[in-house]
Amino acid sequence: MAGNWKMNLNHQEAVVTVQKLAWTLSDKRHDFGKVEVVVVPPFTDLRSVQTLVDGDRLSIRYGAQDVSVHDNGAYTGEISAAMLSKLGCSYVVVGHSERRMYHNESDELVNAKAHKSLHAGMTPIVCVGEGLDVRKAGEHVAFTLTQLDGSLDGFTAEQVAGLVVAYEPVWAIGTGEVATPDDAQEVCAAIRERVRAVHGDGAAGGLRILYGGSVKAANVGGIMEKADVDGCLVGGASLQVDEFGGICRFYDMPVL
Ligand SMILES: O=C[C@H](O)COP(=O)(O)O
Repeated sequence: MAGNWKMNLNHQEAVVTVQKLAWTLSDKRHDFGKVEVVVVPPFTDLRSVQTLVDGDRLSIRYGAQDVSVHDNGAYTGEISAAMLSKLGCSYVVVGHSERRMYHNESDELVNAKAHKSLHAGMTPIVCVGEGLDVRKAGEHVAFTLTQLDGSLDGFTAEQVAGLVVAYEPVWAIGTGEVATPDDAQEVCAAIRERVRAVHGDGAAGGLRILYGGSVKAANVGGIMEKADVDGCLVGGASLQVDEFGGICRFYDMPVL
């Protein structure tokens, strides 16, 4: 379960939030071996989160929301994979729809960022998903698989087995519109089948597929029931510790 904070919470708020989250998940009911919990704060929070997680030996992992395709040099404002790795990031979100939309990120660029992340020892969370117009035209599976193919280009089967793909229908992000569990399953299953066709059973079985888009504690139970949904990429609800704690404990939530 990954909480993408987007451009919210400063470094002091980040520390308080992660402390509260760790406390919320600290009783025997939560097994970090079964449910991996990840927070994805803004870059400016990462050092503080690292210090807290390391100092208190928390089981929570953390990642970054983006990465540069460049290794170093005159790229004002960019952050390299090596810098994120040094900060102890386990994950890097690449190709989030907000990056694709507001920064014109192409599948080719997303693919390059995914390779940089993996090369630096971090797991990319590769985001794909269609907008409302594509969904209305019934092209959502084909559109998403095209993004997937472009974004995963050049990875070996062994590498794909260790990746994370997040399916986020853009029309369900931050809108309160949740794809139904069956909607999520349809595309997540198609993603796994495409990976199986290209890379084989090992890659398809190892790949973790997240659903993202207005996930809350109240609807996570039904989404997580689906065979090809392995977890969720949570935006707004990850800013509220009680909500995100509930999402991380989806096994206790009603299946709606
Ligand atoms: O990265 C997270 C997704 O964009 C979902 O955001 P949301 O849960 O606020 O809809």
